[in-house]
Amino acid sequence: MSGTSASLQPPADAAKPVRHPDAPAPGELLGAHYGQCFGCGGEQPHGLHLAARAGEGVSITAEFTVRPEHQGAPGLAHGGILATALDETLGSLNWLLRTIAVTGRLETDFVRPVPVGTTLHLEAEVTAVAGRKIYSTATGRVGGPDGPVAVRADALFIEVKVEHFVNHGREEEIQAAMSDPDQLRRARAFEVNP
Ligand SMILES: CCCCCCCC/C=C\CCCCCCCC(=O)SCCNC(=O)CCNC(=O)[C@H](O)C(C)(C)COP(=O)(O)OP(=O)(O)OC[C@H]1O[C@@H](n2cnc3c(N)ncnc32)[C@H](O)[C@@H]1OP(=O)(O)O
Repeated sequence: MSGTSASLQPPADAAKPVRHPDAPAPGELLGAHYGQCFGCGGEQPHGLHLAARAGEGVSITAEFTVRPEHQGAPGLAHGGILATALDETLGSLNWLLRTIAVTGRLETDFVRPVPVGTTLHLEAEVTAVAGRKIYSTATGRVGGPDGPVAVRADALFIEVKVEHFVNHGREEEIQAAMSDPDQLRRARAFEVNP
């Protein structure tokens, strides 16, 4: 079962997603959107260090290797960690649309257990856009990019302005992010070129 809730079904007048002309080329690594991000940040020691690459159209591939600190049951990945990997991969898609968006809804199927040491091969694509609502879907496979599906998810992301982070984030991290030239450039780019 996947994508069962009505709010994950795009409305009849939803549009096909449009890849932004300045989106990274297929095969290009996206890099982290924030160094301290638990999903993708390189400066986050406990994080997933998920590495995402642009695919064709509005699609992404990503890899994440389960480490001992990601366990739930002995020797197995925690389900919340696997949901995080899916969430991060799905969130990366919005970079190809040049849209800032946050997860509104994430529906996850856990199909088979994922042992520590396993590399999860993720792929995700945007399926439809309706106003601020971005509909997307993802799978995570084990044993290789064509291996069996271990997890999958359907999601609804909601477009937000950069003020979402400025208004809601804790002051010290916002200040630090704003004084990081690369982060600021990115935030500015979003504001002038939405
Ligand atoms: C200077 C600083 C620099 C900063 C630079 C930043 C760049 C960063 C770049 C990229 C960051 C991405 C980070 C990736 C991390 C991975 C992704 C995550 O984990 S994100 C974290 C988890 N998610 C949240 O924390 C959302 C918390 N929720 C909210 O803030 C609000 O609820 C929000 C924004 C989602 C919606 O609130 P509303 O007031 O704006 O809009 P309303 O009217 O409620 O919803 C709009 C439409 O969406 C539907 N909707 C909203 N939530 C829904 C839901 N949960 N299920 C179904 N539909 C929902 C509504 O029914 C409505 O639909 P109708 O237009 O009426 O058709």
